[in-house]
Amino acid sequence: MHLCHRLRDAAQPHWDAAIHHRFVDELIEGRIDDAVFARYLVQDYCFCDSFVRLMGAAVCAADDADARLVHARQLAVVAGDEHRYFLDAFAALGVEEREWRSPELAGPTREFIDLMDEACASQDYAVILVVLVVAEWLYLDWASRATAPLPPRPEHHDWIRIHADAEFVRWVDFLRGELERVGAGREFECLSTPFIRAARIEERFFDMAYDQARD
Ligand SMILES: Cc1ncc(CN)c(N)n1
Repeated sequence: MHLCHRLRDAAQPHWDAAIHHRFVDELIEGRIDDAVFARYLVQDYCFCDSFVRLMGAAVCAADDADARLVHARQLAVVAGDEHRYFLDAFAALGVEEREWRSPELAGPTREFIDLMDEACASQDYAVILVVLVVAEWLYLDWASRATAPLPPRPEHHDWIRIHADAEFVRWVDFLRGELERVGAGREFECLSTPFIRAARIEERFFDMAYDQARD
């Protein structure tokens, strides 16, 4: 079995719990509560700052010049169109700048940032890839559950599309290919430990959206 599939199996039940989360069901059906979605996006905006650093760490740590360019191009997407998505969604949901600029971090956000910071500090390309693979493959998995027609509101359908379009599929394929390549000679446990940790946090990240949602 491929390394990535062995890792995903090791991360059960968290992986499936995340992709079949109530949050995903409600988003795909366009019936997610605005306060729940806003809370999630405010926390995810904080996640994205560290995610950009993690992608930068991949640019530094990649052992191959062509792979480095792929990471750099995707970093530009997250820093560009995806960043714009957040600003537009905050405006649509009526989230004021003071609310999204520096909110109190929820537990799962803090844990994810800590995990990404550790991966950055390791400068270990395989470990950096593990965290990127979970963050992106798991999002591709849940977003691929959506079937046409997507929900009508732009803040809903754009968040699904960003994580399910052909470009994103290619990006996730690339990440998994890289992990297969550089992870092949590594001890399974040194990859599965951060992989499982990340999948567990992803599940809790969706749970968190329902805690103390704005009213
Ligand atoms: C928590 C989380 N995980 C993953 C992704 C997809 N980049 C995200 N936006 N937020």
